[in-house]
Amino acid sequence: MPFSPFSLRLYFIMGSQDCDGRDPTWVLKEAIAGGITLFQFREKESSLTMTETVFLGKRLREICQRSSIPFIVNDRADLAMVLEADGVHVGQEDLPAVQARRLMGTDAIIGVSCEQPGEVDKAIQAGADYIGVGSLFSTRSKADAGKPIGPEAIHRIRQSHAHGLPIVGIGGIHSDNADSVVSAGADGVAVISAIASAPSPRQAAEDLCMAMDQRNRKTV
Ligand SMILES: Cc1ncc(COP(=O)(O)OP(=O)(O)O)c(N)n1
Ligand SMILES: Cc1ncsc1CCOP(=O)(O)O
Ligand SMILES: [Mg+2]
Repeated sequence: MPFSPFSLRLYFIMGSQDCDGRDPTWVLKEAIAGGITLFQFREKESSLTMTETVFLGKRLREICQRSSIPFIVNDRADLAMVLEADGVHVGQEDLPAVQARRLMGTDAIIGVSCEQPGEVDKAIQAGADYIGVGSLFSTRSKADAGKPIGPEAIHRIRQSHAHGLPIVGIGGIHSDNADSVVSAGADGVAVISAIASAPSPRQAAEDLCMAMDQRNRKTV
């Protein structure tokens, strides 16, 4: 599946634990109808067995494939390979990005979480396709997210790195603050609860798209 910085525009991350008891396949279909551009399967601290995780992952993978939305797996390159995912996203405590690249091959999309400029250098050397920077605002979706670093962190990384590696902001983002993340230099926003917990995931995705479009209109 082709990847470009535009793929990061509205990056939806979800696992069964994020859907408030609703069917994750329904939530994903709604989010796609609302305009998401990338999906990450993040089954974390969930009650699913590995067999159930693979079963759900396959269904979500098929839905993405039908809509030409790249499908990324969080943390686990083994699961990504089983699901024939387009890529994997790894954090600083996960499988090193360089190993993820070796396992998944040259065509895979490799994303790396970074907070510090030094981590960005390492991600570039490892051949990352994009970096996720956060948590920008306070979040309930990740217990170990730490103190919010604010959208200024994206600005700092952009200033110190002229390479233009695509950046997505993450953590506590919704339609009221998505604008500040893109203004700080991010290519897009990554969200869990803003879409997965919304009464209408489709409307929530549309609102996020519109919030970022309005910003584009202002700067043209
Ligand atoms: C796009 C994106 N950015 C950051 C993260 C966080 O990754 P990590 O720090 O490894 O934390 P977990 O998601 O594994 O809890 C992400 N998943 N996606
Ligand atoms: C996975 C992750 N990494 C940093 S913050 C976060 C959680 C983002 O979830 P939400 O969009 O609900 O704040
Ligand atoms: Mg991780």
